[in-house]
Amino acid sequence: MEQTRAGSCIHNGLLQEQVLKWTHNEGSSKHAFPRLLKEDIPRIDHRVKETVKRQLSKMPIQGQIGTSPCSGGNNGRFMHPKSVVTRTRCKGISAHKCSSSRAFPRLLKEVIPPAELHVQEIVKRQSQANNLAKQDSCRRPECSPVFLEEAYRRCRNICKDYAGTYYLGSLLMTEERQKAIWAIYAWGTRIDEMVDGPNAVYMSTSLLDSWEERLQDIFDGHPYDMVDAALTDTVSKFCLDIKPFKDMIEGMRMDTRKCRYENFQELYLYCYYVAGTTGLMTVPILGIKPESSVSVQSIYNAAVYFGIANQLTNILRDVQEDALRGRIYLPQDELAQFGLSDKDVFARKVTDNWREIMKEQIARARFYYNLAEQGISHLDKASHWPLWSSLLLYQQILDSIEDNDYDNLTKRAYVGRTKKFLLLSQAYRKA
Ligand SMILES: CC(C)=CCC/C(C)=C/CC/C(C)=C/CC/C(C)=C/COP(=O)(O)OP(=O)(O)O
Repeated sequence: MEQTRAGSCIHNGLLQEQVLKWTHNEGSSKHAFPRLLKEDIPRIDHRVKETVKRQLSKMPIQGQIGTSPCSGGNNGRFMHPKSVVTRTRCKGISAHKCSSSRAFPRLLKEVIPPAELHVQEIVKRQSQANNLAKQDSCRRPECSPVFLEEAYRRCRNICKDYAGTYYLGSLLMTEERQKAIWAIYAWGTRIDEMVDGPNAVYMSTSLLDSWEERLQDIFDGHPYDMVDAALTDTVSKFCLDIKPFKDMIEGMRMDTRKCRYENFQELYLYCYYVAGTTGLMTVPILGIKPESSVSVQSIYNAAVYFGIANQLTNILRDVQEDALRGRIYLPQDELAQFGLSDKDVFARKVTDNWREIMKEQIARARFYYNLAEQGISHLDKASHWPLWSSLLLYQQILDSIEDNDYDNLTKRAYVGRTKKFLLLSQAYRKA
């Protein structure tokens, strides 16, 4: 099987009758869930489900195999996406399901963002759409190879400049996959820079609306500039669905509206929007192992958890930097439970209470990394090393905060070069 045939990988995975009994209820004690969450964690399963369904419905049905990688070979042994989705419904890893059976952390009290119905409606609409028409949308636009090469080179540079760790992971991937990863990253970063960068004051909802229109153009095969062109090529090559991209823009909207998060429910949704979506975009690129015995939904869930864990980590690493921009991502109710407030964050004083809340936050991020880990082995073999590497590198940031005695108010957690290389070889052994 060709590694680029992400779609066929997914379908092959689904051909397996067995269904996942993913083990997050049996996680090692090292990763037992921290004290913070009491009852439940927010549900975004419906969002992930929608993406999986949409993604699958873009794949060809039997006898309609085209020439693009996304509609790849497999000797015509595709199943109809609809039947696939039905059979795999609700199987697999889901963090909120494990809440009752684990010692869930203390902090989380409320339940579920109310977006479920909205998303369910989209799922319904999508499942009614015509598969042939969707196959058309996977056709690759004509584009000169030289132009595309330059477009991807620009994306690579953006990724290298803005996301060192992510870039390092991408270097371990096959060429086609790394290019796709760079294109997605470059697209997201350009928008993120408008929200977070030096020109953030000029950011407005209407500007984000116009980027959303431009996103549609990218998916329709009408890129506006080179970075867009790379993404157009990527979405057609890997048959990516637009929904997670739109959700990411929604996350940016949220960032322009909000600079405080009342509770973990709110923060979780934000993390899904700005980082979990990257996981959803990336699974078709990484490819699912043909012999995977778990549901596709579970694998997408794990990918979302990876993004969430990464975002929680970045929030802990960047507390001070964010505070300087007037932003505090730590849930307000959790700060209060530890006798802390915004004032303490701005005062940059590392107290025992601060250390205690940091321990809980770190434990929570590790919990999500642990969930993400369980998805890696179900991806195409060539994606294991890059993913283990990113996972270990990101987790090392948490270790580094601990090594700094939880001082992320005056110090920035950092992973040195030597450590990075050691982690790459550790990741290689795990892969
Ligand atoms: C586990 C399974 C099944 C799939 C994984 C699917 C993937 C690759 C998900 C990626 C999720 C993720 C880590 C999203 C965040 C991406 C990102 C660009 C983060 C920022 O990059 P850093 O390298 O942390 O940047 P810094 O330079 O700020 O450190």
